[in-house]
Amino acid sequence: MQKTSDAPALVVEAVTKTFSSGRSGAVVTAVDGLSFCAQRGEVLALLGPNGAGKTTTIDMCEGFTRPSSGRIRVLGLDPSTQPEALRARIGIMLQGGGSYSGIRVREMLELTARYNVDPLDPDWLIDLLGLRGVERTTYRRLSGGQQQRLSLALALIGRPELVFLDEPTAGMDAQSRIAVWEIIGALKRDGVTVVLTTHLMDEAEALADHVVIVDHGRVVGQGSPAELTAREEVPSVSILTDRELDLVALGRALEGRGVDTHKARPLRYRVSGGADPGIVASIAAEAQRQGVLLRELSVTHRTLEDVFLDMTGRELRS
Ligand SMILES: Nc1ncnc2c1ncn2[C@@H]1O[C@H](COP(=O)(O)OP(=O)(O)OP(=O)(O)O)[C@@H](O)[C@H]1O
Repeated sequence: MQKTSDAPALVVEAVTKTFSSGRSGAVVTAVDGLSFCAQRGEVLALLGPNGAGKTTTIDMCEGFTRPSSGRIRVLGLDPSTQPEALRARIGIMLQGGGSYSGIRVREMLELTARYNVDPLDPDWLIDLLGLRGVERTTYRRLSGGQQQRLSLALALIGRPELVFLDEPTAGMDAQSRIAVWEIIGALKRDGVTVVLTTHLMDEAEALADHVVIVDHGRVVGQGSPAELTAREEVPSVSILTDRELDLVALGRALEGRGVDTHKARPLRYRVSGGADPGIVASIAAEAQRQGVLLRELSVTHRTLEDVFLDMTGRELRS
């Protein structure tokens, strides 16, 4: 028999969730046969474009929404039928903050501590999350980033075995982001399982042991960041410039070499289909001709963002 501790911390198996939407009653399939696992003590990042089904999936794992079909187990428990037993063992960082608007930071932490058997010290959390200067401030007067940090403190106060973090650093300044990344690293070292959603590819690349890319409610790719970014058959060149590059002219300069040029995002371009010294020299020469400085040039190093855009497309989602 398998020991409980060897079982994955989170199992999502063939899960589907449909909503009937608006007055027309049209059926929206938010999650469409999703399957993935998070092992104990690992950081799992759920990535996907807007509307891909990430929040719906997390809501079902937390027991706030029931799946239409399929099976979810969190720490061996069914979130739909055992939500109280589960919530005693997990931490939830809610996107909206999860606090009463008139309550002060310290009061909210002390109140939450009282609901836990062996809570962390609110004072320690106030320092850890840089909330000392606002401990007497009411929730509604906090900045968005401070609300996020309080929300993370509330998720951690009960010493959870697993934490769900829905876009944990959304709206945070660079200092707060680094602090949160360090906290996530410390949780992992303590053996806590972390399941997070994010739109920040560098966040997923820096933190996650396992990445699950979701689109239209389905898994379109998964693996470690290293596995996902290593899967490239044809070499390519990625460049970062100090100003806009004329891509049509670059395309002309590379004509006959069997490569495609495209803009990955502002000032970041990609020449795919081949990479040899001649192609690199032509790119540099064309940039020089246009008076454009190449700030970075790398060969065949796909980032998680490249993988994500290849798997989910470049069109804007409604
Ligand atoms: N309660 C609901 N009623 C109807 N449709 C819903 C409901 N909740 C979510 N949806 C729809 O399900 C789909 C998935 O939404 P979800 O919020 O899970 O996506 P997401 O990946 O978290 O997106 P984002 O990155 O924008 O937060 C969307 O089309 C959304 O409009």
